[in-house]
Amino acid sequence: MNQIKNNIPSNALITLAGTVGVGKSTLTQQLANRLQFESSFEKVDGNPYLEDYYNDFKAWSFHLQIYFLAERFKQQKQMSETGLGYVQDRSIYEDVGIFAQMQYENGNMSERDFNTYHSLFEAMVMNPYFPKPNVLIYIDGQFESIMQRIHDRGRDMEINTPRAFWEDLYQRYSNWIRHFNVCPVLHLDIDEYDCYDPSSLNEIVEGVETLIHTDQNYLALHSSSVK
Ligand SMILES: Nc1ncnc2c1ncn2[C@@H]1O[C@H](COP(=O)(O)OP(=O)(O)O)[C@@H](O)[C@H]1O
Ligand SMILES: Nc1ncnc2c1ncn2[C@H]1C[C@H](O)[C@@H](COP(=O)(O)O)O1
Repeated sequence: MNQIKNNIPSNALITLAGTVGVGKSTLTQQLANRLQFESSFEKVDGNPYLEDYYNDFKAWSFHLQIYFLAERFKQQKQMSETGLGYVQDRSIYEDVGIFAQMQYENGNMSERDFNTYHSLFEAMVMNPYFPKPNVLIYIDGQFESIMQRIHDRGRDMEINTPRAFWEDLYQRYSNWIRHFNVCPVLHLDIDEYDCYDPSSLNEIVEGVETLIHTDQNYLALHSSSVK
């Protein structure tokens, strides 16, 4: 029997999902501190394709997806091997279900490349040996608040990307989460919590506990974010 911390198993995997700029990395850090878990971040600095990708989606979409798949797979393997509890910044499921799909549908990834990527993803991830998160925390918010955060954070490649891209991404996230069924989902709204406030963090922890210890598959912390 695993040791329990905050009534959350000490080897639990809690994964954060949500569109770019919504606050995943920030909440990952706060939640990991609160639970005394390890944190696992998506690295932007040092990504060899990301800047080229934002300059030319058609040329680099396939390369970038292969890179992210390899990185997240290695990250997942490393987390499983430690046997520790982790809070993870972004799920592997968003890569295929949102980003790759979007670039394929927008004509920036050929059918041949998308099929190759998709079958690699299925073989690596959609099997019983690949560990699923205990809970996926989905962070949601008003589109304009998220755009503001992207601007405030100040990554040029994102700021210089047309607004239509972010609208498309935002819409795809809303659709994707409605069909996500890999693990239980805790739905948060950025206008309703403050991850620097201990009582907000306590509510989030309680939500995670509820999903782990009951057979509920979905919980919205605030009525405004009910699906
Ligand atoms: N709870 C919050 N309140 C105010 N600003 C926030 C909050 N969470 C994140 N931010 C800010 O929003 C921006 C994007 O946050 P970040 O965690 O990097 O998002 P993501 O990892 O989802 O891309 C950053 O500038 C961050 O400081
Ligand atoms: N799978 C992906 N395809 C394209 N772009 C991606 C993918 N995963 C992450 N990204 C981009 C989006 C952002 O510009 C950075 C970091 O994401 P963030 O949501 O800010 O953590 O990587």
